[in-house]
Amino acid sequence: MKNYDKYRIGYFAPPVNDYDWVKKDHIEKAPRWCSVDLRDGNQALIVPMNLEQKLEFFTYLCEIGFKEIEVGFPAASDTEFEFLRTLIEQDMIPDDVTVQVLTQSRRHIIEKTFESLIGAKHAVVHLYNSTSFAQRQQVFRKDKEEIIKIATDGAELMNEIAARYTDTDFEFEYSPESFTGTEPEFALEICNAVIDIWKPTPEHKVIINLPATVEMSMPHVFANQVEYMSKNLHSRDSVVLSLHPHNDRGTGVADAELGLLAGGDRIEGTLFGNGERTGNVDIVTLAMNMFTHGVDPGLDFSDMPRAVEMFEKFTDMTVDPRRPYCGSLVFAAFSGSHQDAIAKGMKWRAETDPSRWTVPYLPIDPHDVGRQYDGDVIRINSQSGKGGVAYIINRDHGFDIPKAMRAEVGYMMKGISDHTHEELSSDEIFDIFSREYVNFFSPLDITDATFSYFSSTKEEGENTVAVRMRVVIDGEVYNIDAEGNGRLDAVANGLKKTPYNFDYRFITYTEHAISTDSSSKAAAYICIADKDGHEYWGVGTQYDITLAAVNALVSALNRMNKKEHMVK
Ligand SMILES: CC(=O)SCCNC(=O)CCNC(=O)[C@H](O)C(C)(C)COP(=O)(O)OP(=O)(O)OC[C@H]1O[C@@H](n2cnc3c(N)ncnc32)[C@H](O)[C@@H]1OP(=O)(O)O
Ligand SMILES: CC(C)C(=O)C(=O)O
Repeated sequence: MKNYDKYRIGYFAPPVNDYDWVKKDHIEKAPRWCSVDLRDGNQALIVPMNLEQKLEFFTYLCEIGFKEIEVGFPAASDTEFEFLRTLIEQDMIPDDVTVQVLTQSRRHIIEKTFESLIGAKHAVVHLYNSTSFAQRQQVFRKDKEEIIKIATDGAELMNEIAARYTDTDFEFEYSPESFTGTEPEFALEICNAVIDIWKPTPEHKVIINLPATVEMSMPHVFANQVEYMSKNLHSRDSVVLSLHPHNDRGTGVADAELGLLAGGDRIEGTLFGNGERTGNVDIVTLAMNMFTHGVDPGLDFSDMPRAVEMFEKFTDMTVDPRRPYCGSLVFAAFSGSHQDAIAKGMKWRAETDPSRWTVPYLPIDPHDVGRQYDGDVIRINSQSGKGGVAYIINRDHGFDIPKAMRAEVGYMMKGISDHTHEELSSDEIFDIFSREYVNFFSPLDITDATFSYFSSTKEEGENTVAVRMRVVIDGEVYNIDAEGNGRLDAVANGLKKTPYNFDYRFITYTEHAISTDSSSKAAAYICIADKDGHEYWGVGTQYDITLAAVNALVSALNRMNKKEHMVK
């Protein structure tokens, strides 16, 4: 690809290279979460949300469990200002939720921001200015001292104004915006200068937020930068170290996770990663990643379809079908070997320890996020196998197809899907199965069969079963009496009394009650072979198991006839 030499690495490695975060292999507890959907997410929308939408979204974020919500940039527009005023004046902010607002480090903007907060019980005021090499050079055209002064002037002004609004419990936050393009030593210097002005205590901490404003490096470099800051910030025990990853390289979640290992205490992000350009870090994925490691994320995504619905409604954007934990296809297994393993894993779980989730190929139980096994997990197309087809027919329709029959049914279904180039639904699969195998009564039909038993209950005893049956073949009726050493043998002997030559060999038989049918029918499966050794399965159902077996035999014989092996 041309023009690659136009680009250079734009980040700066910290001065040390021995890091503790690499020694950790998992996140032990959930961070403090801060939703920035209503600010960073909103500022990136084609049409930012209106007041009503923001109010509804705010209520939903509280429902999910967010305790910190950056509600906007009140100095940006009337809508932003009005939104905050409405939340405060209509007492819509739950006591355990803190609203956060963003401000540039400019006097009139800071003043307007504080004005918007009058009457709030507690609030985070979030001050930022750009610190990166590129922004200092091109946007602000200021040296490091002048950039530090922007931050410290704003920090001092916040101290001064906050002292006038004593009814509100303020928490201050500072972001060296464009941190990832900033020399770490300089980011540290500016953050420490702000901390020294705010003079936090362990009881009244400040938030230092490290944004990957533009994600520029591999995640481990970001983690190194975070750890360097965490280990060198002034009054570390009085600082909440917050991270605000974006996703320009597609690794925002990795930045956040490694950043937490490296000392981050708090995450700013959005639902499904909405936000500037490629978005903010996706809090849903992050939270669910913790969940799958047995850590309570402190946010409730147990109704994920609703989360998707709300998100799409507020942002007018769509959630990708492959998006982790929430996309429409993330639980779907079309391929045969995956289906086989999932079906066996589900069975194992049911038989061993249903309280644990270890099913192969499914990192979480779909039920935990409000999804279903039916329709969501095992789905049939030309890549599917016998296990998946048998699983669906059993799960949804109660037919436990014998192992020896599964390959034939599986290949039939995948062949149909291959030709139509379409997925087969559970109902379509059952329809094909029923049409092909079950109670197949033409041209042969046995419309009545009454059995009398003269049998010993002992294995070695003599069994005689007599049958009186009405046989219809191609419209001709035959009333027949016959005997045999079992019911199927009696029926087979009876069929020999018709003018037709039923030339077949019995291979196998199984039966069971149909588990999902409330009318408690039975299903019987019979396999016969013709004189050339070709095998034919037939399935019969009836309330009476004996008659189900007769129906299975009739179905198998008719399927054999279909292949022109039943000759007169
Ligand atoms: C990475 C982020 O997401 S940061 C947040 C970004 N979000 C937004 O910008 C959304 C809301 N913003 C707005 O509505 C507007 O930008 C406002 C109302 C805040 C300010 O509007 P305006 O004053 O008209 O203009 P604008 O934002 O372009 O201001 C640029 C000026 O502010 C300066 N500036 C920009 N950011 C900051 C900052 N954080 N602190 C101090 N000065 C800043 C610029 O250097 C420039 O100065 P100049 O006029 O001397 O050249
Ligand atoms: C204001 C800051 C935190 C920001 O949104 C960013 O840098 O992405």
